[in-house]
Amino acid sequence: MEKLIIAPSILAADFANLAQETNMLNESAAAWIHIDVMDGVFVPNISFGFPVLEAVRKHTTKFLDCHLMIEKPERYIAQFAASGANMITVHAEACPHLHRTIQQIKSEGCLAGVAINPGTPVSILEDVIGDLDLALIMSVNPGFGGQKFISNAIQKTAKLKALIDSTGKDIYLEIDGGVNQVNAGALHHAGANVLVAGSFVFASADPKATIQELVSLA
Ligand SMILES: O=C(CO)[C@H](O)[C@H](O)COP(=O)(O)O
Ligand SMILES: [Fe+2]
Repeated sequence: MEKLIIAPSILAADFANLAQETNMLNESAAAWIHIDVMDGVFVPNISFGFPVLEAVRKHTTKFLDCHLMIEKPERYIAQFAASGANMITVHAEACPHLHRTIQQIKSEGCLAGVAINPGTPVSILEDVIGDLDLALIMSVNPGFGGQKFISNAIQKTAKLKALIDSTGKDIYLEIDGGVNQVNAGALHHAGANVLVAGSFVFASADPKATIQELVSLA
């Protein structure tokens, strides 16, 4: 089966020990690090912004996968790119001009992703899929780590995989929210090749071993 990328979310890390947490990820089997930015408007929570992204960038050469849960993200794309993002993923629900925002991300030299909430159908991506480097299905309502996985995400993953295959292009299919050892295999089987894991990794006794366990599912 296709290679599986694990993207631990630093939302679940100890922010007072971010350098150690990042070094742990550097030594782990995680190819990507997931950065959750929340604005308190698009989602009912505020996480962190540019200074934390810059701080993580200083301590790692890993691929930084930035998930922007913010309204009108086009206002800040250039600054996220300058702060060290490799992938910038915006929400379809937060972008009045989604196609333009995707082009803007690419023009800043980053890979471009679009995320959809649990209540948003995969079909919303039909007219932009060919322009994307990544499509992300939220398997929790965005805003908080540590929530319960919404199992309908598995059917949505299969639908998105078919949509991606119809383009003939290599587009990452990422799942975010409540991912653990119970659902990761089914998600990968349905077509996901990037899995975000926050609390499952950071709350475990041995995060590096937990990351390795998830990578080994492929
Ligand atoms: O985007 C997110 C929340 O909006 C996080 O990436 C996600 O929740 C990861 O955390 P966990 O694995 O604990 O669910
Ligand atoms: Fe996320």
